Amino acid sequence: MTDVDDIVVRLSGLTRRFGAVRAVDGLDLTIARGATLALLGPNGAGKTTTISMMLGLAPPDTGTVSLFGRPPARAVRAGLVGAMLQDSGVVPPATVRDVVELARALYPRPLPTDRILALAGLTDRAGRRLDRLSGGEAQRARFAFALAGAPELLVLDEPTAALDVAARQAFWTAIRRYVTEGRTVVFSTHQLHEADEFADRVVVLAAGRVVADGTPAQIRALAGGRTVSFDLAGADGEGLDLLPGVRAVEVRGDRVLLTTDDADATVLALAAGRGFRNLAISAGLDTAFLALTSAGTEH
Ligand SMILES: Nc1ncnc2c1ncn2[C@@H]1O[C@H](COP(=O)(O)OP(=O)(O)OP(=O)(O)O)[C@@H](O)[C@H]1O
Repeated sequence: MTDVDDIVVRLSGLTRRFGAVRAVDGLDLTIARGATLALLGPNGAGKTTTISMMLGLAPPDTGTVSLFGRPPARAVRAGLVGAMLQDSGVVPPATVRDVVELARALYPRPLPTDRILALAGLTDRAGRRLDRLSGGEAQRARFAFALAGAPELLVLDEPTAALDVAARQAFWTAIRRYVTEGRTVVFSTHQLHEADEFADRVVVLAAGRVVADGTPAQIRALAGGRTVSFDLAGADGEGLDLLPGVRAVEVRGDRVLLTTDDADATVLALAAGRGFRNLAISAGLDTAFLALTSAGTEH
């Protein structure tokens, strides 16, 4: 069991509405020290709203947030938290070094400027103006500002959304340079493969709720399974959960949806045992991921 002192983030019963939209809907989440956690979900799932509340930038309607056992604003002021939010588009006409120094002045125990530049992979770009950086460099500059206070927790909202493959790799290399033992990272993404590659825990959000929470392998197994669907056409629906490969059974009216790890075995057993009509097998990570997240939208 995780020691209480090892809990870096604790979100309890968090909700946030915008008019009729439940952006975050009763979210409970604890994150242990040292985790690299992906908040994975499609557009509008509530990732940014969750991160804003986590950082104390927006108040929840109900529920509580604690970072390092204290209110988020206090943890941020103490330099325990570094954040990269989605690009505001505002770029001051100053050099990378100028802005890193400005950011350092905000914290009680900042990292040395040269160390920040080295960690972000920007030593040879220190004198360059921010508006003259490539997209990947600009993102690493934003990472450098997030490092200024020597944070124990990094919170990154879709940090690689605008980056090409090479820039994304360079970005994650910079993150890994900083995240040695004991430091914690929370990042949001709508890309399953990014969560799979960089996180050790993946929390899948849909319509403001957690619909899955596990290791990348567990999430991949969930999302990577095939769905076999068919009409019962009056046949008996008993025992479908016992068919080979089947992990979950869902019945929608006369239509049955089986989530299976082995579609071939499931279909063969199905065909041997009972009647059905309109059989369909949906494959592919993206389709299954969509099914996983869209299930959470049925309030
Ligand atoms: N300030 C706001 N006013 C009204 N509705 C909002 C506001 N902020 C968010 N929402 C709504 O809340 C829901 C969750 O939005 P949020 O930005 O948290 O999702 P997200 O998962 O971060 O999406 P994306 O991947 O597109 O950034 C959406 O339906 C969004 O339209």
